[in-house]
Amino acid sequence: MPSENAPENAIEIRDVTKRYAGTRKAPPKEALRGLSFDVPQGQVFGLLGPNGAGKSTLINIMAGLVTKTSGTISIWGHDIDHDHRNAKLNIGIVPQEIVFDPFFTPFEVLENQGGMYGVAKHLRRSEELLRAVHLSDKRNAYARTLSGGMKRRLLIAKAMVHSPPILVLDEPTAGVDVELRRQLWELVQQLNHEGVTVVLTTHYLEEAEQLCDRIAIINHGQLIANKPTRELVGLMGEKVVAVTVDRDITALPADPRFRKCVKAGERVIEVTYDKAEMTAGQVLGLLQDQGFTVEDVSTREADLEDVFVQLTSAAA
Ligand SMILES: Nc1ncnc2c1ncn2[C@@H]1O[C@H](COP(=O)(O)OP(=O)(O)OP(=O)(O)O)[C@@H](O)[C@H]1O
Repeated sequence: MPSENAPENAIEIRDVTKRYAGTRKAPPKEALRGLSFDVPQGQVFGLLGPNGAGKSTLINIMAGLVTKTSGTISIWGHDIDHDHRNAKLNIGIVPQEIVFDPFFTPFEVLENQGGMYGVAKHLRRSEELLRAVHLSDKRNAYARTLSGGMKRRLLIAKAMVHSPPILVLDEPTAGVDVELRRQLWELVQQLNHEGVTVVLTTHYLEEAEQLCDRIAIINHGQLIANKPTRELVGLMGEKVVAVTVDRDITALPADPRFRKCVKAGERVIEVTYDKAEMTAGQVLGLLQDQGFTVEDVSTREADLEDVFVQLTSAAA
């Protein structure tokens, strides 16, 4: 857990590039193109981006599984190249893929990992960690008999055996049902309340919006946003109005002030507009002027998904 002399930034990433060498079948790939950002200490930090944006590459570099081409990364004040040991001791990484020896029990998995990190037997926290991830009753079950969700929780415990102040989770809730996702969120929040800085990648924007204090968005190996979540969501001051009309839609209404106008159902038109430029009433007025009879209306603030789509499509 974090000590009194915690650095201001848990992680500092500077000008990091990664070029995967080409093969006979595939050309070389610039997976990261000069990435720089900080992960402030004590936060839950979301790393988002479309498939192939470079998130796993970055995490794998931090985990020591992939070698970066250039740039520097400092973990809890320790450069991963020059002070590899201390950098490694200060981070716990939960990989995307579930890999365990199927014949070890959860207790043994944690004990073995503790041994690998040189944690003295009397300082090991295996029982405490099993309790924290609600797996005490599976203490002696073979890992292969655990459900997918239990395995994910065990992976989190495994990443915490050496009590690192930073926990990185690569897609922790991919393919996990809603109930279990909530449980994992609670676990992440609990660890964060205990002082652990959490970095997570996710495809669930709702998850990022709920959990993360700050969000960085990567696209094509470059940073395209890095802001407090609330600021990011409110970034464009956009609002969305969904209008149900009285007949099937053959042509969409148009106005230069509409940020976006799409067909969201047989008879539903969704218009995104900037609150500073117009009101929902004006949107409805314009629709009526263009021959649509409005039957029902609902409005919502733009959410992270709208922001994400806008940013990543603008940078495409
Ligand atoms: N070992 C590799 N060799 C060559 N190219 C790779 C390798 N690993 C990843 N890439 C490429 O680098 C780019 C970034 O991949 P990466 O897995 O980091 O993306 P990601 O953001 O984690 O995506 P996802 O959300 O799908 O996991 C992709 O174009 C990918 O095809």
